[in-house]
Amino acid sequence: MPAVRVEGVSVRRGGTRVLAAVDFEVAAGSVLCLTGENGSGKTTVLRTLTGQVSPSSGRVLIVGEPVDERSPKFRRRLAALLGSVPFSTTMTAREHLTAVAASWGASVRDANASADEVLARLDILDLSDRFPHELSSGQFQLLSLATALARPFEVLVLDEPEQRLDEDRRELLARILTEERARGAAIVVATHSRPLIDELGAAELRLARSPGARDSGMGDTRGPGGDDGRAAA
Ligand SMILES: Nc1ncnc2c1ncn2[C@@H]1O[C@H](COP(=O)(O)OP(=O)(O)OP(=O)(O)O)[C@@H](O)[C@H]1O
Repeated sequence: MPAVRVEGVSVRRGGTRVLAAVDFEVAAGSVLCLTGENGSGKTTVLRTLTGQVSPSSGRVLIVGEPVDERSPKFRRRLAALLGSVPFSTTMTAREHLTAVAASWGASVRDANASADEVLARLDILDLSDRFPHELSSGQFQLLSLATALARPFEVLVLDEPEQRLDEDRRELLARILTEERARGAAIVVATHSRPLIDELGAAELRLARSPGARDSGMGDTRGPGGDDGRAAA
């Protein structure tokens, strides 16, 4: 059973089709990169995985079960970095990550250790005691990524995780995602970064912008194996 299965998923918003039907699967221990021009629907696809957007047609299965963002079982399986993280201005970087780990059941001691581990992994341990507003934009992005990595998941969903990162940090991100893939995670990444895709050696599904008028078929969506809009990773 694939960790992520997307079957004929299309989305309409405000009477307009913003995503043409798309199909793909992501197995445990693999990465799929969604690419395509601005507005082609990458974030929309990711939101159907998290439950923030309901498909107008088709269905999404996460580890064989429908998306249910209210279900603790579903939420434990899927971590996402989609949009901005609502950080507190009165909690440090370490305190945020400790709170995330504790909210998933870690003891205070384990949550503290987990926070330091993820800070070190992202090479921002020296920033542990900073408030979020005391970080540079790239450092803030690393802390945002840390909130997703500090909690359990089988499926990791990331929207343009490379944004604001310099080349060294992007390579670090690729190494971390490669480690998570080796651990067995299924990872879906929307990205504009060709270097990141290459560093991950990931399968790619390129979405084509979907004028609302086109209501059938796969449009110009291409998978790594061809032009039929299907992909597997
Ligand atoms: N809340 C909304 N209401 C109506 N249309 C929306 C809404 N959110 C997004 N869209 C439209 O859906 C389409 C796909 O947007 P989406 O954010 O998924 O694209 P994207 O591929 O992630 O783009 P980018 O590369 O710019 O991040 C766009 O045409 C966008 O204008």
